[in-house]
Amino acid sequence: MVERQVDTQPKSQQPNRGGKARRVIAVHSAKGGVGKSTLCVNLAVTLARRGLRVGLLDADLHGPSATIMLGNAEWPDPGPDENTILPLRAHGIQFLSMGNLVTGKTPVIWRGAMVHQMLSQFYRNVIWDDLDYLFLDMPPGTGDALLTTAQVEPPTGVLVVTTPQELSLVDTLRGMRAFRDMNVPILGFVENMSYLICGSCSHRDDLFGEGSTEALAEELDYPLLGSVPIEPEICASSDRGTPFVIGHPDSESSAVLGRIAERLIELVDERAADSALSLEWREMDWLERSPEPPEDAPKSELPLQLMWQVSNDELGLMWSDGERRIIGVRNLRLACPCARCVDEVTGKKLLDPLTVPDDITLTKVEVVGRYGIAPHFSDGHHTGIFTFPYLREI
Ligand SMILES: Nc1ncnc2c1ncn2[C@@H]1O[C@H](COP(=O)(O)OP(=O)(O)OP(=O)(O)O)[C@@H](O)[C@H]1O
Repeated sequence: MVERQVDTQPKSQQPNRGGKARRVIAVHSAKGGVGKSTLCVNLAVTLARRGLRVGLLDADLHGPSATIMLGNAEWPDPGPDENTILPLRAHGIQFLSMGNLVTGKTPVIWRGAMVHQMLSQFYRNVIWDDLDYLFLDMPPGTGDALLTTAQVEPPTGVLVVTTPQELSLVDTLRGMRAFRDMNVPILGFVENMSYLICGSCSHRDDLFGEGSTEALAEELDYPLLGSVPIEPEICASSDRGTPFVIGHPDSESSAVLGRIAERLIELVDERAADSALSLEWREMDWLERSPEPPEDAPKSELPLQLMWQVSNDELGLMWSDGERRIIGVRNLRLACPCARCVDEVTGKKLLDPLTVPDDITLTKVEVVGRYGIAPHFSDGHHTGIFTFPYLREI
């Protein structure tokens, strides 16, 4: 067994979202114009209407559309710390889009390095107000934005949007392969612009043929969450800045979107449950100590296989390669990588060690997505997300 005490210096800057999202859902298609943004907005608003705290980050820097679809073109306010920014609010969700940061209708030309830098800042510096779900409206293609997302804000899973045309399916496969190569799980498909319902006789017209996405989903063994019809009012609502599900809550298409939203959170919660390592801290006798992990503790499929409470002020970690570490809680607190504790630009430590009590403990440790943990410390601090690579590094 390898047992090490952790030192206190974070060695790299780590992502921070202020308040964190428990589940991050990327909505993607390699092909443009298939309705990613439309679905993202309507699914996010549908979940918010059911009482969930939902955020939407428009990761499409070249063609941001959330600003128009949500009808809020305000400039965002700065956040509490330098370089941070507060999300805007519209129709019950929090959101931010490049469309709120650039003026005029001219598209901005972003080179690869700029996309990485800008998107990383979006992911790190938006101070969300304690989200349950964060939707990422991904740009089309398989370029820099995907890689940056997988590195900086790894999604719990990806919802793949397609249309029934064959061309779209070929692109779909390309996009899925890119996410798979980056170890981001695919949640399933939604087929958009699937069919047309005649306004007068309610006849269903499968304009592009029937069942192609269903067949693909079956072949690849991913669920098809639903098929959304071509609905002129979906388009008109987006242009007006009022999401379709708000303007037409009782329509059949809103019901379809509602069922997709339900299935989506089931799937994403299942994914997150795979990583159900979260630990409630209990009060132990100060002499009590369990240096070995409990035999009956559930193990995850993640790089961090299990966490356990060693003592009142020590956390045990076991990695999938068998390495174990015991980290002092105070050392963990001092290594917090959040924007309040580390200057994100210079990497300089902002946390004064003298302000951290010697007898600090934890109240709980949550797993975030499939990539990190968020410890809740007894001094009330809980905004740091320790990614697995960072945890191993400190
Ligand atoms: N089910 C639908 N019925 C009718 N119109 C739709 C539907 N879904 C999307 N649209 C319309 O299709 C157009 C493209 O949709 P959207 O912008 O959501 O696609 P996208 O995949 O996000 O595009 P991009 O690749 O440019 O980001 C928009 O005008 C939108 O209103």
